[in-house]
Amino acid sequence: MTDVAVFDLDGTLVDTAPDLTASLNYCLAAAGMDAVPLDLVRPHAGHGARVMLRQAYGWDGRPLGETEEDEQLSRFLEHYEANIAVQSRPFPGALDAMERLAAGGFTLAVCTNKHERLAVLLLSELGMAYRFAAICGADTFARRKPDPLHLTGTIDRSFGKPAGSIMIGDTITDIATARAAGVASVLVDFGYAPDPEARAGATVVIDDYARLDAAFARQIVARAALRR
Ligand SMILES: O=C(O)COP(=O)(O)O
Ligand SMILES: [Mg+2]
Repeated sequence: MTDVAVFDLDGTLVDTAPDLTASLNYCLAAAGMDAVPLDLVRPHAGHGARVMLRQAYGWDGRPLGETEEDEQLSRFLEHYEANIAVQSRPFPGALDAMERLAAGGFTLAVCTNKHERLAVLLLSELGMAYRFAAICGADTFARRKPDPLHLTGTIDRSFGKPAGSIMIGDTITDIATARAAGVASVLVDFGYAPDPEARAGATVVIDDYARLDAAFARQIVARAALRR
């Protein structure tokens, strides 16, 4: 049994917002709508394509019926799959932090609400997939984050145990999942939605990856155990 450092993907490990915004704008153009800027989309980038589409139609004051939503969602996913790693890059220091955690005995895994196939594709195109014992997406198990099953299932597939593991994420979804699973959590402040609830719920909040190594991760695990 090993300790697992489980990373969320969008907004935590990889800055995917530019490619997600490009796919959103491709869909808006198809509907004759104006493009939306990256800064506006960024806080919503971690909530999936459907939420981003609804948000963009809302900004335009344009109703989005069920049929159009489904059509736009297919258009989005098709475009995104073909352009998944054009601008997406790991956040600064993420790769080094992964190496430090692995060198200190942590197994690495990904627990994301992206479709598993897209998560594997993105990480493969970035040359990162081989580092992870498990890459588990929204459709890998019967339920997804914030259900703790998604995280405990990811840890299981990595041959790990929740007690010594950590979840690193950028939204309340990640932090709530970790809490429900009894797993220590790290909120990355540079992600897409580091709201007050996520800050308050996380075991620790970090501004960048510079400090994250196995020794610090073990302190975080100890701190989470004291809080319970
Ligand atoms: O695509 C989503 O819904 C969010 O993805 P994440 O869980 O990797 O942040
Ligand atoms: Mg995220």
